[in-house]
Amino acid sequence: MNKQGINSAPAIIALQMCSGLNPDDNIAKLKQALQTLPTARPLLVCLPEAFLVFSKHAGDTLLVSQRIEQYKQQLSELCRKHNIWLNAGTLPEPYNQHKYYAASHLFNNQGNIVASYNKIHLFDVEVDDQTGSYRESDFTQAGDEVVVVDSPFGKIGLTVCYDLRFAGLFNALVRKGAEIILVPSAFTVPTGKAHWQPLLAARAIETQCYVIAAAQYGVHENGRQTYGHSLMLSPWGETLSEKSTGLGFISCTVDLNQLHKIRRDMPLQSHQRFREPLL
Ligand SMILES: O=C(O)CNC(=O)[C@H](CS)NC(=O)CCC(=O)C(=O)O
Repeated sequence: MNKQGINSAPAIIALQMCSGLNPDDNIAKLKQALQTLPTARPLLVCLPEAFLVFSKHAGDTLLVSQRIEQYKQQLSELCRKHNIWLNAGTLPEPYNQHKYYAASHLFNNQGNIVASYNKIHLFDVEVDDQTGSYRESDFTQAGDEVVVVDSPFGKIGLTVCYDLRFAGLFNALVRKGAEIILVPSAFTVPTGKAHWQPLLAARAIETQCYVIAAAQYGVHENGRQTYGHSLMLSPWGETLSEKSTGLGFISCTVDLNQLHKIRRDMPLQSHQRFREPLL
């Protein structure tokens, strides 16, 4: 590949972050990280769930949702400036006066949003005595649409965090043509230790897709702790890149010829006997 990255293999990077309470601080961290991008193009940058605001109270996130357009504008400008595609983790998109969607947008390198997915499975879970319980559905409206979009990297399927536990969604994404599945996340530490890596590997192996999981890590300003371990897997389930903790990028390149060889040699979709309805 030459210096400008023209004709280079499509590359993907995932930014691991420890987002705080203030959206402007989180955007500043993102801008700083984008100063050190690789030169390869096309380049897709993937951000973790809730990268813009990791709040103490859902009401604060609701307030951010009411001025989300200004942040989408800034992200759009960053895409144009750096000539990148961007999966903006999740952003809170207004639903009504009490709830927002956990929306995963894909921006192209002209700064246009080409696909949007609203998190379908919401984290209403008792984790453990120390971590406590989550009631995401109290403040988040669940989505109801399976989203796959074509891109220079391949066909991209969108999911978010807790969706990872629901193989039916991933199977639906493959049936809609997905080749790369993004899983922006903010896993808890106990559930991450027990389930994160095996779930991601299982989804890559059973969907025969690249699986790209940008994660939140560390102790956040709101007092919560997240598991980190951002991970990229090949359609064969191999780990391509991972980062246990700390701010920074991991990266991989996409080889769709290899993906199609894996699917030709082991045609799981045509062997599939269970075709459940989509929702
Ligand atoms: O709302 C925010 O600020 C950020 N979002 C989250 O932290 C979300 C919803 S509460 N977390 C998860 O889905 C964890 C899933 C998980 O840990 C598991 O499946 O084990």
